[in-house]
Amino acid sequence: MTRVHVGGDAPYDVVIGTGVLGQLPALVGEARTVAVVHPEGLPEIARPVCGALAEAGYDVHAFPVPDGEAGKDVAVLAGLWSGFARLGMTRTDVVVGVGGGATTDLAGFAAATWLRGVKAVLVPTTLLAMVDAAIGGKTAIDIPEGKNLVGAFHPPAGVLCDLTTLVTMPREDYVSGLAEVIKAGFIADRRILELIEEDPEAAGRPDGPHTLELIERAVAVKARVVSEDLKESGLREILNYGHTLGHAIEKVEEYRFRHGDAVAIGMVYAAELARLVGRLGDADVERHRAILTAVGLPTSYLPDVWPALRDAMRVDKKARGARLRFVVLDGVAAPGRLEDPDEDLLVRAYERVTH
Ligand SMILES: NC(=O)c1ccc[n+]([C@@H]2O[C@H](COP(=O)([O-])OP(=O)(O)OC[C@H]3O[C@@H](n4cnc5c(N)ncnc54)[C@H](O)[C@@H]3O)[C@@H](O)[C@H]2O)c1
Ligand SMILES: O=C(O)C(=O)C[C@@H](O)[C@H](O)[C@H](O)COP(=O)(O)O
Ligand SMILES: [Zn+2]
Repeated sequence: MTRVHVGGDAPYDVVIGTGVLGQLPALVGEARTVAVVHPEGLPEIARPVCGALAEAGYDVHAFPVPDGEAGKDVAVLAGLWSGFARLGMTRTDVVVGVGGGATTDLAGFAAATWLRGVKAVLVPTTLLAMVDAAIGGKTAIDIPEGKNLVGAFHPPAGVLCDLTTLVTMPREDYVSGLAEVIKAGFIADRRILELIEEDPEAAGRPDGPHTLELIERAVAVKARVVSEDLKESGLREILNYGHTLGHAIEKVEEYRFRHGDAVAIGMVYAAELARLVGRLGDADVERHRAILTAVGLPTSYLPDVWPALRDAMRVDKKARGARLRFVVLDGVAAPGRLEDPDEDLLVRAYERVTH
C-alpha cells in the first residue's frame, strides 16, 4: 500500500493499494449520516463502500446518479441537495463519492455546496479518477456553455484508490485515463513516458507490469503541484496541458466524448502550437503522436469544426480577459505558457491535427 501526501492548508493522503476501504471509517470520522454518491449503472462498486460504512455504525444512504458525464449536471446536483435535505444532513455529516472522475467531480461539488461545505471522501474507481480527478479539490458540473464552468475548490479529506476496481473497466475508458498519465509524463516526469513506450500494450491494461508505478508517479505529480498551488494561481495550470482544445472538443461533442481522448488531441494541438513558435522540437512533437497512438488514443479531430472549437476556447478558465492562455512545452518536463497566439497560428496548428 502506498500513501501519497497532499499538502497545503487542508492536507490529506491518497492511499493506493488493495483492501484500502478499511480506512474509510477513520476518514469519515464523527459523522452520523453518510451519503454515498455513485454511478447508477454500477451498484456493485458502491456496495463494499456502503457495507464498510454500515458496519462501522453510520447511517448510510446510497445516491445513484447518471453514469459518467451525464451526472455532471445541475439537475442531478439539485437532486442530491434535495436528498441531503430529506435526510437532514448536517455540517458534521459526510459525502462519499465512489466512481469515475465525473462522479467524484459531482460528489465533491455536492459536498462543497451543501450547507456551504461538508466533508468529502473520494473513492475513485477509474484510472483517470485515481491519478487525477479525485485529487486536488477541483469539483464541477458542466453547462451547455462549457465544461466545468460551475464548481468550487473543495479538497477531499482523503482519497482511497482500490486497484482491484480497475479490472472491470472497459478498455476504452482505461485507455482514456492513460491520457492524463501521459500528460503527467510530458509536464513533469519523463520516466512515465519511458515506461509506457517500453510496452504500450501492457500500459493499456490494469494488470500490466508497471500499472502501480505509473499510477504512483502520476499521483505524485498531481499531489506535488496541487500542494503548492491549490487555486491555480500559477503552477497548477500545467495540469491543464491539452485541456484548452480538449474541453472545447468535449463541448462541441455535447459531453459525449471521453475526457482523456479529448485531452490527447489537445496535447498534440498544444505541441503543434509550441513547434510553430519555435519552442518545441520536431522529435518531441512526434513523440506525442507516437505514444498516444501506441496506447490507442486519438491524435486528430474533424476539420470542419474549427469555428465552434475556437468559440468554445473563449471560456477556458486559464484565459485572462480576451487573452487565451495555453500550457505548452519547451521540452519534456519543461512546461511553459503561450499567451494570445495569433489567430493564424491557432488555425495552422489546428490544420496539423486534422489528418
Ligand atoms: N477534478 C479534476 O481535477 C479532474 C481531473 C481530471 C478529469 N476530471 C473529470 O473526470 C471526468 C472523467 O473521468 P473518467 O474518465 O473516470 O470518466 P467517468 O467518470 O465518466 O467514468 C467512465 C465510465 O466508467 C464507469 N466506471 C467507473 N468505474 C468503473 C469500474 N471500476 N468498472 C467499470 N466501469 C466503471 C463510469 O460509470 C463511466 O461510465 C471528466 O468529467 C473530467 O472533466 C476532473
Ligand atoms: O487539476 C487540475 O488543475 C487540472 O487541470 C486537471 C485536469 O486534468 C482536469 O481535467 C480539470 O478538471 C480541468 O480543470 P478546469 O479548471 O480546466 O476545468
Ligand atoms: Zn483532465
